[in-house]
Amino acid sequence: KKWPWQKPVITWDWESVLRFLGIRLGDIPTTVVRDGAVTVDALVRRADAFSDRPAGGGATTIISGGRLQIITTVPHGPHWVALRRNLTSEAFHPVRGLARATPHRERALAGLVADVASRSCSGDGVVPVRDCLYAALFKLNVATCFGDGVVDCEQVEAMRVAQREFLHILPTFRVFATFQKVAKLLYWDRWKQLVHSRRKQEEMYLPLIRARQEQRRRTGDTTATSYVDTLLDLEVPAEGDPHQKRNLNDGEMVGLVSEYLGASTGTVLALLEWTLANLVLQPGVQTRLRREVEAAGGEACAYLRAVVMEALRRHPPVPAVQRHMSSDVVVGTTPVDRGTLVNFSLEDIGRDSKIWTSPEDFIPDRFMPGGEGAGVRLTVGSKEATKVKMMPFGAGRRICPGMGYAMVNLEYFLAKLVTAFEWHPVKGEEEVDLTAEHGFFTTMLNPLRAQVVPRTTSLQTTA
Ligand code: HEM
Repeated sequence: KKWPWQKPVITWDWESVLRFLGIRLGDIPTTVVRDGAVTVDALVRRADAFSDRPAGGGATTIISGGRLQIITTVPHGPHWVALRRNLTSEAFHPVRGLARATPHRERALAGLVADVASRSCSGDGVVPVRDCLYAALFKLNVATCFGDGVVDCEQVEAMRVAQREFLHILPTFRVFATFQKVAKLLYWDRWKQLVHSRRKQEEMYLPLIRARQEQRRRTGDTTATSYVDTLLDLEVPAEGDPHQKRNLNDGEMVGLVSEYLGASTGTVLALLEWTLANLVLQPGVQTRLRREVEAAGGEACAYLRAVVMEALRRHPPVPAVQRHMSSDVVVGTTPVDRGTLVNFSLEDIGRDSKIWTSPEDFIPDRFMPGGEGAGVRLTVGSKEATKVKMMPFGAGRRICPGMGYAMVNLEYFLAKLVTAFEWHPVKGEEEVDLTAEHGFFTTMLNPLRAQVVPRTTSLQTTA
């Protein structure tokens, strides 16, 4: 530990030098909106003006200098429609797509239960919850992404490491969205690491994509059963002539695969960890959830949905959504100039004390019949601006396309984890710390560790 007088008064990195000289690189004029009704008015009712994110948000776009786009970064238009429709109506089709994920989810869950059970029975029985969840979710998402029979365990592990490394470096360049040439010079080492990480992803993903292509050609079965299959079949408008179509190139495929694995793993992982942390802190909620899930016997369980909704309200993994203004607009009563960034704070909307009683507390009951959150929906229509109470998946045209897939995974994982195990605080350690870390996603600053006790009857049922 360093005492205050041992710490340097000024750290002379490039950024502070420039700030000292009055040059503020990453600062784009930003308006922050915290009100739900104003957010819906903008994102849903006036979607034409509020459908573009700021340039340079994703690695694919940053590294390619804007040549290659993924769903998150592509401006609203025919290219975005093609990429997004492919995800929502093919890979995540509410019936076909989600049903295809079922066997993968069951395998990932069985692996997770075995992993937690073995860790809880060895040594001090303390389980590093995030590590276990991450491994299982990543495995599930790799399976739905590449399909059966092309990826082995070692490759999954290598991808997991590369993906983590990548997300670690990326934020530096997102901050400097409009000054990336300068950011490259200032942070040359990190820039080299980012490019190196992308190369590693290309070396890993491209052979697997080719293997999948070859497998489909060999068997003659061209039915799309994975995200990569849908990407191989996809046609997007050609540049310069939107009436012509072309297939995706290698760089786009790698970017879309990386986006899929990053978005589908990080968000659900963060939310499950937050939920389990609250269940450790509130054994009464945990026991009630377990009893209700068991009583439901695999059917829909209202209290399970209430716990997930409360976690989404209290701990949204994506705390804010951003839009870039290509014309002058008025947001609420505030005039906003062209070129400005508008930040809609989903976190503040879900914790608005005018809407929610004790908004900082974790109270799933508020989503049960008669509660203030009963009947709250996750999608918002244009006529519902005044009724909006939370929007953890965003709103409008760019609302999260993974919502259905995420909700199914959240409920299945949680139901299994509370029926297979009891989750307790670690003996002799301080209380679970709910301090948040605002990185790529909002996660627990101190990863959850729990004393886990297997419930034998439930584990026997799994076997
Ligand atoms: C608990 C889980 C999740 C949460 C809370 C979440 C939240 C969000 C939010 C807030 C946005 C921005 C929406 C907006 O700008 O209005 C977003 C966009 C997006 N999400 Fe999710 N997400 C989750 C899971 C997923 C999953 C499983 C995927 C699967 C690949 C995914 C893929 C995406 C993509 C591709 C976009 C960009 C959409 C576009 O620009 O059209 N997300 N998500």
